[in-house]
Amino acid sequence: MVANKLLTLVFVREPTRILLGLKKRGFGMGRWNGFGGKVETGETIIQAALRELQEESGLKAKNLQEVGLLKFEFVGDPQLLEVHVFTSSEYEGKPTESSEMKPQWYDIDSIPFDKMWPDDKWWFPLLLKGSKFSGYFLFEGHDDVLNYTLEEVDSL
Ligand SMILES: Nc1nc(SCCc2ccccc2)c2[nH]cnc2n1
Repeated sequence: MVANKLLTLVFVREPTRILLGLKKRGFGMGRWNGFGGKVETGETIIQAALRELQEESGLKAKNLQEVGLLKFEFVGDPQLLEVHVFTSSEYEGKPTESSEMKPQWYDIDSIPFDKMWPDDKWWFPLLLKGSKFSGYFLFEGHDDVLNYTLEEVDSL
């Protein structure tokens, strides 16, 4: 039984816009996403979320809230990804390009779903309306979702 790979994903949100980053290399390269990455040994998920956001965007979140839990399985890969999704509406700093990510603000009503992971179109509306959500997505490759479950939850 291989433990799930713990990952974080942070979205910085203002009333009419959300900060996305273009992944410049590695997993998910070429797609717009939140900021995140691995939870290292010895750090909590929250600490990892704050660290990755700072490393990848230059922003220091002041009010991180956990809003979602997403599990991703890829056909043929025994390692499940367990992604803890956070939002923050108060932050310090200015969005700054890093080696990993090129940050850009997007209006809430023009999210570039065609240039994001295919599952995002299902759970992003829940994130935007302030719901808490839990989902599972089975991928074949990185472009095809074979099936999924997604529910709004009262607590994570
Ligand atoms: N939106 C979204 N994100 C991810 S991975 C996010 C976590 C991560 C992993 C590696 C580097 C940085 C961030 C996804 N995987 C499958 N569908 C997906 N959708």
